[in-house]
Amino acid sequence: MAELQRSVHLHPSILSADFSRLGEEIARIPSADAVHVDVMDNHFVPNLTLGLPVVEAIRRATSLPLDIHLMISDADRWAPGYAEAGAESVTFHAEASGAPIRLARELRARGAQAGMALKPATALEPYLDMLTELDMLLLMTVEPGFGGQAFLEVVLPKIRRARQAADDAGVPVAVQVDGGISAQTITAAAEAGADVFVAGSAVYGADDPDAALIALRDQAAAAQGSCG
Ligand SMILES: O=C(CO)[C@H](O)[C@H](O)COP(=O)(O)O
Ligand SMILES: [Fe+2]
Repeated sequence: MAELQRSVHLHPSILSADFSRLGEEIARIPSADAVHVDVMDNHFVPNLTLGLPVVEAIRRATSLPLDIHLMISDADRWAPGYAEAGAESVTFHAEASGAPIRLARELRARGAQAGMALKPATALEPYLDMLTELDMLLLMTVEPGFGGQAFLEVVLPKIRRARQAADDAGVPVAVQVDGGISAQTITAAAEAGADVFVAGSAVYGADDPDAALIALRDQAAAAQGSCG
């Protein structure tokens, strides 16, 4: 099958931004394709960040699309509220949903793109027959919970299998990677077939976050072009 022409999207994670001035921090990344917001509940993951009221405030503070990554238990109960808050995409963890197909349909019905995330050790294959229900599949490249961790190369074959399965089935699902994405790792992730890249410390740790995200996106696009 001919290689599909794909675009590259770079979503900076505000997990590495200064939470005391989030509006200003988001204003430093005007070239971002979306703002990645990590919601953690200190239950699904051993860390606590922010919830719906802060997402609603971020929605008012920027016109950039919001990409919500829910690392929370009982996603079936809580995820729809983030779609109602005006997020462009809401991604729940498969490990935290009792009814992922129903939840994905509910997110779409509420006007958001439906995303589903898998931890590094969660198998892809049981979920391949629901790719048509998803706008985005997030393959975690670190254990969820913290920024600044090292990229797990062991996830690369899963990225390849996801991209292959989506292309073979003709399903236009985006494959997002999140965790440890940097100038050292983004080429491998792009060559494996990822097309949406989350980067926290590699963007907000730079002197010029907007220049950093543009450079990462260019690097991913070059890698994608070279393996087409
Ligand atoms: O979901 C996440 C952690 O669970 C974050 O989005 C991710 O870690 C981004 O940070 P970095 O690019 O520094 O790894
Ligand atoms: Fe994330």
